[in-house]
This record gives sequence, structure tokens and C-alpha cells, in this order.
Amino acid sequence: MYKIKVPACSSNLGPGFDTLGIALNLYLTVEIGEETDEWIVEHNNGRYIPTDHHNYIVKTALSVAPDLTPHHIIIHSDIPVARGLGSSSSALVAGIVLANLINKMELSNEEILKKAVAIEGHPDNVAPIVYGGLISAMYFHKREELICEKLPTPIWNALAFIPNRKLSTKVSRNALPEQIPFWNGIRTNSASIMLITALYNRDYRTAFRMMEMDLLHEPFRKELVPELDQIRKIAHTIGIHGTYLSGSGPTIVTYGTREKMTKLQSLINQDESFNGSTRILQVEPNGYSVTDTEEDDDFYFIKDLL
Ligand SMILES: Nc1ncnc2c1ncn2[C@@H]1O[C@H](COP(=O)(O)OP(=O)(O)O)[C@@H](O)[C@H]1O
Ligand SMILES: N[C@@H](CCOP(=O)(O)O)C(=O)O
Repeated sequence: MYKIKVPACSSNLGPGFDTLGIALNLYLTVEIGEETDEWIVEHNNGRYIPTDHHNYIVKTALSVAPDLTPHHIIIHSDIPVARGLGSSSSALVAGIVLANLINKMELSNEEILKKAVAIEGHPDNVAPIVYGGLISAMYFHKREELICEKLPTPIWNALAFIPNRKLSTKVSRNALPEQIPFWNGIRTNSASIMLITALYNRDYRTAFRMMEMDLLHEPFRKELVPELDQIRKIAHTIGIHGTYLSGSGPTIVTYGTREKMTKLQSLINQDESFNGSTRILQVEPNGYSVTDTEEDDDFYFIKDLL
């Protein structure tokens, strides 16, 4: 029996809209059970996620391999749904890997990623799920070309504030404007270049400041997630920078040392105006993995291939 394990992803990191993403240590797992007449999906994601062939993971697998034999699969996910932590991307990658395994398609990671991006549309939250760590990725739809670069994996702690409400990526993208002022484009462009340069130089002080300088998407999504400014403000009072809207929200992520994240966590937890939960997370350096549970040994583990 095989088990697929896929990490969560937090994308954008402020000005890296639709380009930058980082894998975090929350996971979705899919255990592949016996062959069945119809797809049977057991999961812990609540009653709105289908338990048959309508399940997104199965639908994705069937879109990659339409002749796939139905199986009994057991899904367990710690990645909250529609919160901006890449639950749909993790399900998408899991679905492609499921098809790859059952039909022995021998898809490479690059092929898995390309298929995922062609379905998902933006590469920033699928590339880290395939390769792990911090990734910068760009996709040219017309010629189906994908460019992907792995940055040095930072050893940060992350504090995630996860609101008790969902925000679908579609709704959050609908809040974005058709155009933005030219100077706001320049400011965001400068911030994203500075962010990448600082990440390479491991100048995290500068990198964290740059994460708060986006003018492309956050200003338009703030109305949907007022907690972004509130958490930034609280973090600044204790000298913490590096807070941004995770993916399309509503989760808010801040980076720093464990000590600082614990301090910020207790301030947020004490504040009764926040309706949500906090989690301290770490960066996951590896992408998805597949284990043969009968052998209880990794037979196929994806390392940094970039
Ligand atoms: N474990 C899962 N199994 C099946 N479908 C899932 C799972 N997790 C997420 N999804 C699908 O992804 C949708 C949420 O996607 P999206 O709005 O992009 O939010 P997120 O930011 O969490 O990716 C869900 O409504 C569901 O259709
Ligand atoms: N770059 C996208 C990322 C969406 O990520 P998700 O985890 O919210 O699905 C965006 O900002 O819309």
C-alpha cells in the first residue's frame, strides 16, 4: 500500500504575487487502498468535500489518466480548506501523483508540475509542493513553458493566524483590479527584486521588510482580510516585520525566530477581537513524497532536483 504525503504552501510572500511560494509543515496524505468498483474516498475534511469520484483529488487523477481503476483511498489533511495555505494545490498534486502511481506513468517531477500548473493556473503554490522549500516560478500559458528556480531554504519559524472563515481563491482574485497605477507597479517591482536579493544574501531583516511592501494585491484584498493590518501593527510594536497575506488569504503569515513568533502568538491569542487560531510552523524543505507502507520505508523520496 502506498502513501502520498504532500506539504502545504504559502504563496506570494508580499510582493512575489503569483511567483513566490514556500512549503510549510502541514500535510495532506493519501493512502491508496484496494481496487474497488467505484471510487471510495474517506477523509477528515468535513461534509462538503465529496467522498466519491467527484472528490477533487480523484477528479484530478482521472483528468490525468481517464482509464484509472477505482480505488479505496483514505485522505487525511491538516491543511485548512480555503484559507490561503494551498489546500487545493496540495490536493491537485496528490491527484496527479495518485494517477502516476496507480497507472505507473513514470511522470517526472517537471511533468507533474507542468500538469499541475496547467490545471491550477499559477505556479507559485504548486512548485513548492512538488519541490519543497522556497521557490520562484513563472508559467507562460501560450507556449506551456515553465521556469522554476529554488532559493536557499530559510530556516524560519512562521506564525500563521488562520481565521475561522473561508475565503475562496476565486472570490479573493475577483477583488483585484484590472489595472494599477504605474508607480505602484514600480514600487512592487523594486520590493520583489530587493526581496529576492536579500533572501540570497540571507539578509532576512531586509527580506522581512520587503514582504510588507506589496502594492499589487494586498491593498485590494485587505477589505476581505482586515486582520492583515491589525497583525502587522501588533507585530511592529514588538519589532517584528515579515507579515503578509498567505496566498489569497485569509491566513496571515509572519516569519521570525521561534521566540519572536511565540511572543506574537500570545499577543494575538490575548486579543479577543481576533476570530481564528494561531499555529507556529516551520519551512518544509522537501516536496511531496511517496512511501510503501508495507515496507515501511521510503522508496521514492523527492529531493531538491532543481
Ligand atoms: N483534501 C481535499 N480533498 C478534496 N478537495 C479539496 C481538498 N482540499 C481542498 N480541496 C478543494 O479545494 C477548494 C479550496 O480551494 P481554494 O479556494 O483555492 O483554497 P486554498 O487556498 O485552501 O487552496 C475546496 O473547496 C475543495 O474543492
Ligand atoms: N498567487 C495566488 C495564490 C493562491 O493561493 P491559495 O493558497 O489561496 O489558493 C493568489 O494570490 O491568488
